[in-house]
Amino acid sequence: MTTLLARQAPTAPGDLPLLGHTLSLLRPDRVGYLTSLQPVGDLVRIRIGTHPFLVLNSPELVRTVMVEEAKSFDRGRIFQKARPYVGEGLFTAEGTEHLRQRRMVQPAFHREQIQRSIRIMNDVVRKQAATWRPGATVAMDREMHVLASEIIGQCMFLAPEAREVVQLARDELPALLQGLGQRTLLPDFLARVPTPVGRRFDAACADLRAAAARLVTVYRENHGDLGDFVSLLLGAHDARTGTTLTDTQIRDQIMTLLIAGIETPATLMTWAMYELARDPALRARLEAEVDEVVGDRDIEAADLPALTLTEAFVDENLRLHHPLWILMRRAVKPVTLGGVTIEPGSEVLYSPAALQRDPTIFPDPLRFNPDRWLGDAPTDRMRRAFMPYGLGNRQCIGDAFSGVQMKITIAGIVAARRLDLPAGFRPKTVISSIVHLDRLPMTVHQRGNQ
Ligand code: HEM
Repeated sequence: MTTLLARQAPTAPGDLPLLGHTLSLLRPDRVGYLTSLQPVGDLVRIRIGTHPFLVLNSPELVRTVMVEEAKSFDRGRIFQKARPYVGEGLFTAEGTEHLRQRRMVQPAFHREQIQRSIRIMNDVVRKQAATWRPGATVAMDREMHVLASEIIGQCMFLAPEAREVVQLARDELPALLQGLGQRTLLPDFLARVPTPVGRRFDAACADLRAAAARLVTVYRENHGDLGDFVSLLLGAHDARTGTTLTDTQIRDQIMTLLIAGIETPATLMTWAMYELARDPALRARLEAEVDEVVGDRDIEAADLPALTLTEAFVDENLRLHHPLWILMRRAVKPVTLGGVTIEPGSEVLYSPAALQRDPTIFPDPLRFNPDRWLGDAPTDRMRRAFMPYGLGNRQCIGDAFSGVQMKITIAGIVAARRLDLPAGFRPKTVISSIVHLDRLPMTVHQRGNQ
């Protein structure tokens, strides 16, 4: 279908024949590029190859697309292209099938499940931090991936056979995310060119898919109800449609959870460790808060609301270092956005990372400043523009889980260790499907009595 886009929306500068704005979107600072489109208008036309898109540059328009007009949009091209690789799990499913899956997966993220996970999170963080010997230098980027995967693994996959599947996902994630970015974003003629990245991606996908499928069989054959994520899906029965999930659908949910649930928190926690080390005064304030609220014991659910600076610190990481630089939707019926009517087939994209750096909403946006979230400091517009977990019926299913996980990770590490950056360290970001820190070596100092 020819995609018709709102003619009234201004076109971004730098439109090249055949390539459109692809090169700008592939440059290392693509979040900076998307932020630079904000003064052009709330709705800006760009092209990836010859394919047109509308960039949503205001939180209000994002809300219109994700919430008020959600029924007028489907997932769009990135997710459609991802489906053959990551399957038909929650991330890629559409319409009534998505709602059916969401009803069946949601109980795994209920409040009681998260409360139960708090003890495991404490334990994982304490044990991991204890392996960082004072005086040693550790690769904190790697450590945060280990932490995030252990937390998902121990909270959601209780069968012993699941351990190697979770580790496989963790180790294959760089290849998966790099390949997925290329396959879903590049124009088709470029995405099909055989490259080492493409080959590694195909192999990683095939390995993870096979491992997840084997895990479903192992659960069916060897385990009763373990009360975990896979058991829940095996026993799930949708009261509204009277249906269950097939083994292939459960395999796809496992893949989805492992891909979506490890990398984002691991990336954010790596940034968090960097920001802590960069600002000793902030670190001292966080240490004082954790010492006062928690002291030497484990963090409990009742402590979380009192960790206000820790929460502001997590939020500021989610704002400034949001790993998702691009998300999309596609109109399935005519819809009016900001007074401009767009036709079915029109694709819209927005960048949580760029929106949360809009200088008209977040003063001095590149400055890491948790205080902007404390007390009366946040304005209504800041709160509206802060949408780290998305909005509407596709909002992140792991939002509450992640929020608790990140608070416990930070508070647990702050209580046990003080981490510093090597002299002269300069952070380098890399972009695949997400934005993350290339590497983060840190030196360890004792704190507390662990
Ligand atoms: C801090 C970490 C995280 C961030 C910033 C994050 C962000 C997001 C965002 C923005 C979306 C919406 C995408 C869209 O609208 O197209 C999303 C969806 C999703 N996230 Fe997360 N996420 C995080 C952690 C997690 C975790 C820990 C899990 C699983 C354990 C998870 C699983 C999912 C799934 C399955 C979806 C698709 C939901 C649906 O379409 O119904 N995420 N996430």
